[in-house]
Amino acid sequence: MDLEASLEQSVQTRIFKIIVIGDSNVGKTCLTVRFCGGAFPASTEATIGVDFREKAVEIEGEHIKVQVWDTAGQERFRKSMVEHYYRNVHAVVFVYDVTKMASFLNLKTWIEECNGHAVPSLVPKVLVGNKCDLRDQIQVPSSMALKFADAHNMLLFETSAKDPKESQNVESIFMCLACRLKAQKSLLYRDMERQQGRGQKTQLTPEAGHKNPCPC
Ligand SMILES: Nc1nc2c(ncn2[C@@H]2O[C@H](COP(=O)(O)OP(=O)(O)OP(=O)(O)O)[C@@H](O)[C@H]2O)c(=O)[nH]1
Ligand SMILES: [Mg+2]
Repeated sequence: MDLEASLEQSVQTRIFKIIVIGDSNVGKTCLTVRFCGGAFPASTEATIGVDFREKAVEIEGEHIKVQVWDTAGQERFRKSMVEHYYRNVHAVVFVYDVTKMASFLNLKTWIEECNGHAVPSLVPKVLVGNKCDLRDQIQVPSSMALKFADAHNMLLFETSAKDPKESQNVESIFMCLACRLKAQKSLLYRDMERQQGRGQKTQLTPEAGHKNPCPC
């Protein structure tokens, strides 16, 4: 690619900010690491503030940067950051643990927090039930989750960050949102320089022409 084409591409690369929200320990970090090309982490520590991860994807010939904000579930590690999470957010992923009913019941609180930050209704939101590999420990039936998702106008994904066979499904969560966002013409093109959270921890993954696994 010549310099002009490369500059043109970097100026016109749209960045989609997607935040991942939910109780501590539901697997937000593991899901985002999985999406951004990593293996399931052997061990994780509670996220403090936010960790940024990015993945370059191609949708219908357009290069897009999906910037995932892996937020902290523990109140003491998130309270100073909450305003930043919701500022100019493009999409929200609410995560619960299918083996912990409390994490599902708490979704109400997370949705209230999101609404309290004036996130426009146009901003797409999805629900993710994680840890489906723990089949004999499931506390949240799919039917209950589906009803909740329908009531809140969200798509439901039940998946596992751990099970490698589910990695395509994890990818679908974010690609589905990216496809929807791409279709929303109202989003402005953003120069990479202007991206939020500049200078903070970012895990970059190699550029790749990812096939679009969006099930929408
Ligand atoms: N069995 C199973 N365990 C998982 C899965 N995803 C995450 N875990 C485990 O759940 C624990 C918490 O995972 P994290 O990704 O750190 O949770 P988190 O939501 O980021 O937690 P905070 O950063 O505190 O908000 C870890 O021990 C993970 O190994 C999964 O899909 N299946
Ligand atoms: Mg975490």
